[in-house]
Amino acid sequence: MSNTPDAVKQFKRIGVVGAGNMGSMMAFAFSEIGLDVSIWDVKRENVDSFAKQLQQAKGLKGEIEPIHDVDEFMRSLDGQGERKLFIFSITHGYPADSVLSQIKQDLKKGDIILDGGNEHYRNTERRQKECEEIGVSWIGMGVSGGYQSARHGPSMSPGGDPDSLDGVVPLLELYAAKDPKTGMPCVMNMGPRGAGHYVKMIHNGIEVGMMSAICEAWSFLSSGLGLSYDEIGNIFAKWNDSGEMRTTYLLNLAADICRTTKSSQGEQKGEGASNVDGYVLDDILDKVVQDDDSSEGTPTWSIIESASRHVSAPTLASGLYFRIASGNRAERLKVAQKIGMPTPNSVTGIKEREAIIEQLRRAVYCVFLSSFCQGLEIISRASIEEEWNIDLAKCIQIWRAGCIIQSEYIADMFQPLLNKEENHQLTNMKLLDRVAQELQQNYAAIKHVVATGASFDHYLPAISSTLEYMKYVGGAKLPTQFMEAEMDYFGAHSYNKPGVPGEDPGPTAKGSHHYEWKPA
Ligand SMILES: NC(=O)C1=CN([C@@H]2O[C@H](COP(=O)(O)OP(=O)(O)OC[C@H]3O[C@@H](n4cnc5c(N)ncnc54)[C@H](OP(=O)(O)O)[C@@H]3O)[C@@H](O)[C@H]2O)C=CC1
Ligand SMILES: O=C(CO)[C@H](O)[C@H](O)COP(=O)(O)O
Repeated sequence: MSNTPDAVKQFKRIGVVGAGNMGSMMAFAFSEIGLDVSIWDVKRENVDSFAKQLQQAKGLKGEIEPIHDVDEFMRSLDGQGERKLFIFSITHGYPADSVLSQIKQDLKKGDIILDGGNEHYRNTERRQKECEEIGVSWIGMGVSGGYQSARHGPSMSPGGDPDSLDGVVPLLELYAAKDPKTGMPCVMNMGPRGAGHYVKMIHNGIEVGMMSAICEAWSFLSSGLGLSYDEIGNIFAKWNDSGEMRTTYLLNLAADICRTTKSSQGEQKGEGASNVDGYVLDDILDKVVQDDDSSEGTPTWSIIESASRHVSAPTLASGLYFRIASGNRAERLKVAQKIGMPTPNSVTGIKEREAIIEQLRRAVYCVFLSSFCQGLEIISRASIEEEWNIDLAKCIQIWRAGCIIQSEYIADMFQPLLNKEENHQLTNMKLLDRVAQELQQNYAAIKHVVATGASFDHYLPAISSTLEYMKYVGGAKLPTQFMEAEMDYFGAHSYNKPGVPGEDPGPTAKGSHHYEWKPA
């Protein structure tokens, strides 16, 4: 026990609620850092399946006790550390309320609940208030990196009561992924109330923009340029090796996906078993249903937030709407019969294939960079309005390892800039010279990709909306002048005038002029 870190000694045992993909892996990881673990799940089968995995587990330090009964679970945590510590890893929404109501009578002043699910920040704030009344601290904590990181060290964004966070962050630091450059743990106090879950929600919004660009690039390379999956895997690996997209977790994964072939046995559970050569990717249908079945809410909430905080986030929105359209395949196929849209064609007339691949690389980078700009801007606006005081440089720091959107070059660019005092409340990332330069330098490439892709009927939702975004967020004279005129015509909404001091550019406020276009 003498080598046991104080952070572990203080809590001794953790109660994991939820033995699903994430909760199970967390249980093993917490045991590995020396905590005893009680794990309970509402569903008996989940506990049994975890107990089977436990039999095979190696390298554990703390004892792990899978428990079926919630009262027994609560008793197992009594009289252990100075205060009881829980981590919830369950579906967002009602489940956490339901579990809280089942355990509430056994909670004591000082106990801490880390909600590691992808929860809406307003639900988190509501539970924080409810728990405060009994002296219990509810910490809304984003956990990122999927089940592999949950096992070996995720990126975490906890937010809530600062004293409780001071108590628990040292323990989370032992668990968190470590930044390979500095060794710093990818977990930090994000701020009070719902700040932690807010940061995770936006992380997932950025994730969707980035994933959309990668799947659009894959399709362009495959059906547009006729490259094999192995060749595409090599291209993604090369993009991930150096340059603006170096060490991007999602590209690393993309390369792996392109190279994964079926085998006679398949993987451990037999998935991907086939006696005919082929790629696992070809076994996967084009439906992304997380939004339709509400099993995940974070990307949808990100877009709702972008609109209500007045941040233009078309890259994130396009990625989300793309996958929403994909989800209801049955309906989509019916529409396909009626609308008869062309499918992506082979791109012809290209003189140099390498050149278009390089332009595609730059276009994908524009999407990644724009996704980060949009996401950081939403966080920044919310932080100011909610008085969370979120440090954007800390967001970048915790996204350096363990999480899905990790991207070394982008982090290296943003972090020092966001660390500067003058940028602490920056709400527009394109005002950073370096960011503006990078977008500007890659404009010709993304424009070419969109023009070429559109001529050959390729799917480019995130890439094309990013091109438009780049054009209009820095446009000195937008056609919205006409929109403003129409609004004044039908609604007497009034307008500002060009060249008039105090109006041009003036504040973001309604003008005083109205033209009586057509008297009523
Ligand atoms: N998978 C991932 O990559 C990541 C997931 N997350 C988040 O972590 C959480 C867990 O995800 P994951 O492990 O993947 O999901 P799983 O579906 O594997 O696990 C969800 C767990 O929640 C339980 N649950 C559902 N309804 C209730 C209820 N009413 N009362 C109590 N428990 C309930 C489920 O039980 P049952 O089987 O009965 O439904 C299950 O044990 C989610 O909030 C998810 O958004 C966060 C980061 C990454
Ligand atoms: O949180 C995650 C990663 O960061 C989870 O993988 C989550 O399931 C992703 O789903 P969605 O894109 O619907 O949020």
